[in-house]
Amino acid sequence: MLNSLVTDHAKLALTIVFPLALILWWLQRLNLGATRKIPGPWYLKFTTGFAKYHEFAGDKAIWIHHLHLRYGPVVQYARNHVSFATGTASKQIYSTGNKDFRKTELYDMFRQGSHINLFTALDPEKHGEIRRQLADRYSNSTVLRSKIVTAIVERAETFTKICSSTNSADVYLYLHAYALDCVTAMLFHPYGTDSLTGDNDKHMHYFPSLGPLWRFVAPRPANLEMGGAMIHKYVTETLARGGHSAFTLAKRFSDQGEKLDLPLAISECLDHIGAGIETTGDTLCWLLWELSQPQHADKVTRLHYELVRASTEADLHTLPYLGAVVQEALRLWAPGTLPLPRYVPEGGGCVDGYFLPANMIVGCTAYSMHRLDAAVFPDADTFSPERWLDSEGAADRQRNFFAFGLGARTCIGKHLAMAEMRACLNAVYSKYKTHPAHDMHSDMGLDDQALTSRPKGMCCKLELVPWDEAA
Ligand code: HEM
Repeated sequence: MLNSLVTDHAKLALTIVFPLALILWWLQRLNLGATRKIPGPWYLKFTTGFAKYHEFAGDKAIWIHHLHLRYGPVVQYARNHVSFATGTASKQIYSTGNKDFRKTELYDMFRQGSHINLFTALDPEKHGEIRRQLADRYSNSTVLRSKIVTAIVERAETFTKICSSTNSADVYLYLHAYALDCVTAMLFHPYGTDSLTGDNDKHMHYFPSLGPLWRFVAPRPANLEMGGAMIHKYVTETLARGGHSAFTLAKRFSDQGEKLDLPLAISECLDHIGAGIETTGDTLCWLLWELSQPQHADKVTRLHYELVRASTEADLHTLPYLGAVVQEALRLWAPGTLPLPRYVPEGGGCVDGYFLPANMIVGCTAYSMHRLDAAVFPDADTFSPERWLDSEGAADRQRNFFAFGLGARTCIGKHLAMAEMRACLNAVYSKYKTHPAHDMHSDMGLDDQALTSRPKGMCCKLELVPWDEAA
């Protein structure tokens, strides 16, 4: 009798009490009380499954954007995730001195080795310490030094020469090589890579930016394996050889003498190289593709005449239309299209008037920040550099501009990236017009990666036609 009573109680616990407790624990973890006022479809508040599905499908940025179009600038798109698309929210999340809303562990996947460096440091104090050591190496005044300008201009000329020597040049690949050669020129001057023309370096731009641990989750093609090994060897040997120009990152490391932690320096350089290849390369790729469309002939003509009238290459950063073209490319195709994830601090936090419980993950996406508010960016999907020349609304546009992130963790390479883009446009459009090549069938749609996006087909074939002939 007693035995059957105990068995009955055990059955009751197993069939009702235990599942009920599990459901209550799960409901409590969902923070439904705190998040019920946050706009978004009700079913997304219960699961991360839909977000994961769109991550794997490579269309998460556009999926989140459609949710924004339906629910407004604040949207909960998964159990623990909220996306914001306003200038005020981006300021609250990213610009509070970096102490409150910390990076999430997602950034661990970019670790090169076990070292904590600028990009992967999650602790704000540690990050601040590293950033202070490196910041001047990437300042605008360093990028505008004549040796750097010359190095970038030379590489832009080489890129243009290669592409103009055929009637179908895959600029997607050559732009990655160009971006690699520019970053290494800046990091290791005068020993930058020559992956555009040099046989030894030519696979180096296949750089596996995700750390080795991730090879099991996302197997790498052979050229990534080869590129990764080559670039690792190059960085190790180049750091060790000495004789770098005074303004370089390599010199900053070699000045540490015996205190130098070589593996850490290698991982730092590898991370900067990884951060600088696809980002700049892919933005430029989409831009060159767009400028190759017949409807932009007038814009290309305006750019061409501004470029040929410029007195020196060092003055490129002062040209208003060129600047507007670069800015518009970054608005439409800055590759950091996914929310840059940050934890809500202990005790919870308020963003755009919504209270968010501690440890919820919040973020802004460049994709939606640059498109959602029609008053700030009318005809948001249209390529229109002219919008950046209009003084009316300039402050609002700048407030929503999120291509390089914001605050203490804003992109350290942004001045370099913009100099590369200006030099490339100058080398191409001061002499050539571009058209889609006869055999270009590749998909230029957006394909989301871990944090960035790239053209779906990973190929963009263009023809460069000399300006006079084209006319
Ligand atoms: C169009 C080109 C580029 C874009 C759109 C871009 C975008 C970004 C964004 C959005 C972040 C912030 C990430 C976050 O807060 O989670 C970032 C950080 C970073 N970027 Fe870039 N980037 C570009 C080019 C470069 C280049 C050329 C370098 C080369 C040095 C570089 C190096 C870095 C590094 C090291 C960080 C981490 C900074 C820190 O945490 O303090 N980026 N980038």
